[in-house]
Amino acid sequence: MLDIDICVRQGRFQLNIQTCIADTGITAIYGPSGCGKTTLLRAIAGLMPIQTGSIQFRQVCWHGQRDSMPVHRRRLGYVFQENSLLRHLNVAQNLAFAQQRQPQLDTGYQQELIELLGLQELLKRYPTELSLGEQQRVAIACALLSKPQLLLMDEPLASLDSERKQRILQHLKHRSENFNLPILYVSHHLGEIATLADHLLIIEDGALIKQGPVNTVINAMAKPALITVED
Ligand SMILES: Nc1ncnc2c1ncn2[C@@H]1O[C@H](COP(=O)(O)OP(=O)(O)OP(=O)(O)O)[C@@H](O)[C@H]1O
Repeated sequence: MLDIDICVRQGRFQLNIQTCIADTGITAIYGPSGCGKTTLLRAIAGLMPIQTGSIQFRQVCWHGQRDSMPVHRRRLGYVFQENSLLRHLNVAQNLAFAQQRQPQLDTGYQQELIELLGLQELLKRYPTELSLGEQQRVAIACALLSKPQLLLMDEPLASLDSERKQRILQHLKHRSENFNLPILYVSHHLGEIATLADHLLIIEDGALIKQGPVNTVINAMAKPALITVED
């Protein structure tokens, strides 16, 4: 389980989340722009200060009253909307760096990801020479190669064409199911969430308003709209 009980302030915005998230499958995070989705992922990653509260992953304290585990010790992979890569390394070096945590170098998996994500032509380029979509594809490969225990993805496929998107979604689902890899996945697309996710969290104005199995939550969201139409 990922146990979260945090208060995070950012300017005038405040995020208050108390929840328990399954440490299996894919959990989607959905809500209007500015509701705090990125803030939540960054707080879990240890990339922003938490005013009060705690975060525990599989009963290990990541953030408590006295201590906060450094980001690099949290065994997580993340793909944010930007700046997920090391700027001074080219794509091939970013991939190699991401793989360092593994005792055995899995070149077969690296090659599979290079093909899946279409990175062959980009290997010698630096992050500043890549489009946003290309940066995101490289970041997805790095995150998966780092063998994380938890993967945080903030709209990772927003800039990709739909055929590649479908292949990557299938791969993420396969990795999550077969390699005991929980994924927290921020998306603005309910269709994508319905096909991909197992669980769904809905955030509004910095607060969690609904949580549960993806179909239950989506059906509950749809009902008021249906009633309004029928009335
Ligand atoms: N550096 C900052 N200083 C002050 N306020 C900020 C800062 N960054 C973000 N915010 C505010 O924090 C709130 C939450 O932002 P966040 O990026 O988490 O939202 P989001 O749900 O991920 O939005 P989107 O879907 O548009 O990416 C927003 O109201 C935003 O204006």
